[in-house]
Order: sequence, then structure tokens, then C-alpha cells
Amino acid sequence: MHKSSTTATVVRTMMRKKRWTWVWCGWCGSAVCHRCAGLRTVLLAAVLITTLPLRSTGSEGGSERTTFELVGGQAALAAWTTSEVEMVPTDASLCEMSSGNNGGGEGETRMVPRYSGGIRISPRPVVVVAPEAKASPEACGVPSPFKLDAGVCIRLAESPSLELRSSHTATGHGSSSNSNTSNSSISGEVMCLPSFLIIGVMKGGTAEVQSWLGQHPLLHRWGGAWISGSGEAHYFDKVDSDANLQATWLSNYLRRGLALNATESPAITYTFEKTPSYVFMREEAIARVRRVLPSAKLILLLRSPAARAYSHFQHNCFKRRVWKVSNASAHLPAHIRGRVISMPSTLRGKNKRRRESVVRFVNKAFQAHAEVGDVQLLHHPCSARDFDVFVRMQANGAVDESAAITMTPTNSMVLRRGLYAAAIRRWLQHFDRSQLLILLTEAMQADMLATIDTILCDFLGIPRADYATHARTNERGFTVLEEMQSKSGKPHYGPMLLSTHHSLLRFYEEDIRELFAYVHAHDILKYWELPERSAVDGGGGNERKEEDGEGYNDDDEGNYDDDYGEEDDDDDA
Ligand SMILES: Nc1ncnc2c1ncn2[C@@H]1O[C@H](COP(=O)(O)OS(=O)(=O)O)[C@@H](OP(=O)(O)O)[C@H]1O
Repeated sequence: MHKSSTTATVVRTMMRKKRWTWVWCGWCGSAVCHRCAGLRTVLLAAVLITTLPLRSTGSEGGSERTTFELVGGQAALAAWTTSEVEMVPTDASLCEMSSGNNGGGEGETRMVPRYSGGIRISPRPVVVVAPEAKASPEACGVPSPFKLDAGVCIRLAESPSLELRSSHTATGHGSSSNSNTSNSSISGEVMCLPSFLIIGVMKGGTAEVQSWLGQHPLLHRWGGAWISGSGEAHYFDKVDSDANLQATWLSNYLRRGLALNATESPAITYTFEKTPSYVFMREEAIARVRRVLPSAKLILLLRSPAARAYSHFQHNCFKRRVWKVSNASAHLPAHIRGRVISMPSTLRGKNKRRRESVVRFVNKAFQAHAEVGDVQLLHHPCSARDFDVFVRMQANGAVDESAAITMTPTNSMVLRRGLYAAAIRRWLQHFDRSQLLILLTEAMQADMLATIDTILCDFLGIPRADYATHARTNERGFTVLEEMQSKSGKPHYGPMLLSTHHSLLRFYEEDIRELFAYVHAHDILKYWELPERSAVDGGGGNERKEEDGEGYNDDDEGNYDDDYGEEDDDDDA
């Protein structure tokens, strides 16, 4: 079936150590892993390539390209796409098939650009090899056609004079050209905007999902081999105006992360990125996502907000951001003493400077007169007791076992980022519900393969890959892909105190109740161990109140709904 090497393109993606080698068969359109037992086909939703003579409307071999007209919307992109770059090239890999009498003879199959202006994306015709195969481990029974928007791809014109800086100037869009914009080597590269985004939540297991999906032969994650670390784009939360949308996109987002190189592009069809803080962006920023990626799909992982907060707190502790005010400093007011504080990620400098910043923060936030010697850095892992103090300190600003936790200007994002419902509501003002997939982290932990299957088959509608062969259970009971670098390298922390857990769940109760509009109550109740007075019976709201006010905020990007001065992003998460 995989007949000749001339029609097959070897695509090496997958595992860092290149354990998986994928072959993309240009004849039958399947991706196969030839390191697995024999030459095993792992993707059975073969593209109808038996009738695919790799013809194109424009040219052969990609030497000639066609510029396509934008058909509407996306004004911010139009200015430079039409003048500086050409839209999707006509080489077969980035094209799709269209059959019928649309401009061609009846029944004729022809290649059309996969993208024609940012709005109309024709579905890629697919033959589902095993249509009944929902139960089959190897084939996705759903995609006919793929449900996923193929995204927007561009090829930068191969003009030596094309430099991003000058293109930016030419289009007259403000002053936001970045220092790294003048790189003519990007000419000719094909770059794609993401077809889908993993928007949150931080500490919801997003890195794991990103890694798994990044192994899929049809998917290319932002950052890929080019970006180290977590590979979070933070594009939409950094863009602060529509004018900057253009320049920043080009220079920082697309160029760095979503370029397809020549080897990959034949097989990789979709790109995606994850930035877990996106979910908490303000409406203006979400509206920008909508303008740039109108048909993007969105994946949101929700973890029990109490567990998420603890994980976030420990993460901050690991990053040396958690400090404690001395208990013994008699000159400090009682409500400050012993306080555990999680500082903004923007806290910079070596020990002394950091300490001074912390003291400035404490004095400003609590109208105190602390001195440098009054604060002490806590080391990872922070204790459950430290977390408990941290949580209880949110109780009206005082250490008070009985007081309800309230939102104050100094409240930490560690807590705020567990308030999911309002954030979801904001996204759904701009995106259709069908574009958003909400998953529970705990369900993922219980069955990773099923979660990935839901994402691929039910939501994205792309074929399954053979993950099962490469999955193993790690020491924490998570299903991981072999050879993948696990993020669980840091020492794990102990369980949180039961009383902290209960306080937190009471605090989140109202928000959780609102979540039932988006997630099956049954699933939440199954996994999140709600307190007895649970949200299902509608019993008693909690005492949480949101207060507006100015917080300590030295890094307000203006794109978040809750800029209260703690870390608002985490490139190095
Ligand atoms: N397979 C699987 N199932 C469930 N949970 C998992 C899984 N893999 C990772 N994790 C846990 O996810 C936490 C990290 O989440 P993120 O990757 O979203 O973190 S980050 O926002 O990118 O920093 C982090 O939680 P904590 O260990 O509690 O901090 C990981 O342990």
C-alpha cells in the first residue's frame, strides 16, 4: 500500500529523542510510525489522495505563488498580508482538495489553497477508513470532514528586501516594531496561525496536553523545536492595541513559533499554542483573539480550584516568590505578622533587592513600616501550614480561622485564578460554545488516553494517533509519553490541610455552581470533593465579595480581568 519512496515524505517529528519516526505517505495519505511493530499505520483517516495528482491552481513546485484576496474581516492583518506577504502557497502540502463543479469541470478534483482569506476554510475531504470505528483504537470515526479550521497560513515573500521592520513601517502601524524584527532569513517560510488554543488554566495540566498533542503528526505546537521552556506564546495578552496586533504578531508570535520548515510542512496541517493565562484575559483581548482567529477552537482544562491554588502557590514557592513576614517583629501591626505573601513574577534582582521590593510591597499594601529584616523567603516545597496561613490571610486581611475569605485588592492571583465561571462567560461572549472544549484535569488524570481521544476525535475531529503504544504510568500515577521530559522534576509537595481545602471550596462554591452551566455537575461532583453544603442543592452562597481597588501592580499589561499585582503570566512556568 505504501508503495514508493518517491511518493512518501519522511517526516520526523515526535519525541525529542526521535524515537518515533513518522512517515507520511503521499500516496494513501496516512501517517505511519515505522518504529512501531512493523510498518504500522496509526492514522487511518486517509486523505483521498488516490485522486490527488498534486495538481494546483497555480503552479508546480512552489516557485510561483498566488496572492489571494482577503474576503473580509481581519482588517489588522489585511494591511500587511496583501502588501508584504503572499497568502498560502499552492504546493500540494498546504492545499486541499475540492471536487465538484466549483469553477472546474463536473466531478473534477482540483487543488485549492487551504486558506483563502482568513474566513473561508474549505473542509479537507477525508475518507474515514473505519466509519463505525468509534470503538476502534486506531481510527477516529468522526471526521468527515475534519472539524478543525485549517487556520491561516502565509508565506513571506521571497524578496531580499523584505524585512519585517520595513514591512511594519510601510504599513504605517505605529511604533511597535521589535528589535528582532529585521530578519530577512524568514523570507519564504510558511507560517500558520494556530487552529486551536489551549487557553487554561494555569496548573491544570496544560503542559502535558500540549506535549501529547505536539506528538501528533498533523499538529505542530507553538514553539516546537525553536522555543525552549514552556513555549507559551503570550501573544494575545501582550498585545495592547489593535495597531500592535499586526507587528507583534508577525515578529513575536508567528515568526518565532509557528513557522513550518520544509521538512515538516508536508505532513503538519495544524498549528496550536497554549498560554494558560489567556482564559483570564479581559474582553478586549478576547475580542482580539476572535478577530484574528475567528474559527479557532479553544481548549480549557479546569482543575479543582482548591488543588489548583495549592499547586500555583507551590509553583510560586519554587520560583522563590513566597515570603513570610516575621512573627516576632513587635513594631509591626498584628495583621501583618506571620503573613505569607506571594509576590509578583516581576520581582527582580538578587537577594537584597528582592527583599527590599517585598518590604516595599508589604508597606504599601498594608500601610505598615516593615524593615528588610522582617521578611524571609520560604523555600520549596512550602509547607501545608504556610499555605493555610496564606489562605487564611485572605480572610478580611487578618489571620482568622472563622472569617470567610474575601477578595481584597491585595488578594493573590493564586486564589483569583480559580474563579472560572466569569472567565468562561467572557470568552463565550465572543466565541460559540461549540468552539470551546472544557475538560477536567482530574478526569484527564484518571484516563489520559480518553482525554486525548476526546480532544482529537470529538473536538478537533482529526484522526487518532497511536499514543497507547508509547504511554506509560509515571511515579505519580500520571499517564505520560515515554521519553518525554516530565515537568514533575521538582520535588512534590505534601497534601494540603483538610481545613484549608474546605475553606477554599467554600470560597469557590458560588463560582463552581455557575460552572454547572458549562460542565456536567456530575463530573464536577465526582472529582472535586465539594463540601457537604454543596453547590448542587443551591444551598447558601459564601461570603466572597469582590472589591475593586488598586493593588500593587508593577506589571499591568492591561489584558487581564484581575490585575491585582501578582504574576499575570509565567513564561517560565
Ligand atoms: N497527566 C496529568 N494528569 C493530571 N495532572 C497532571 C498531569 N500531568 C501533569 N499534571 C499536573 O499539572 C500541573 C501542571 O499544570 P500545567 O502544566 O498547566 O502548569 S503550567 O501552568 O504550565 O505551569 C502539575 O500539578 P502539581 O504537581 O500539583 O503542581 C502537574 O503535576
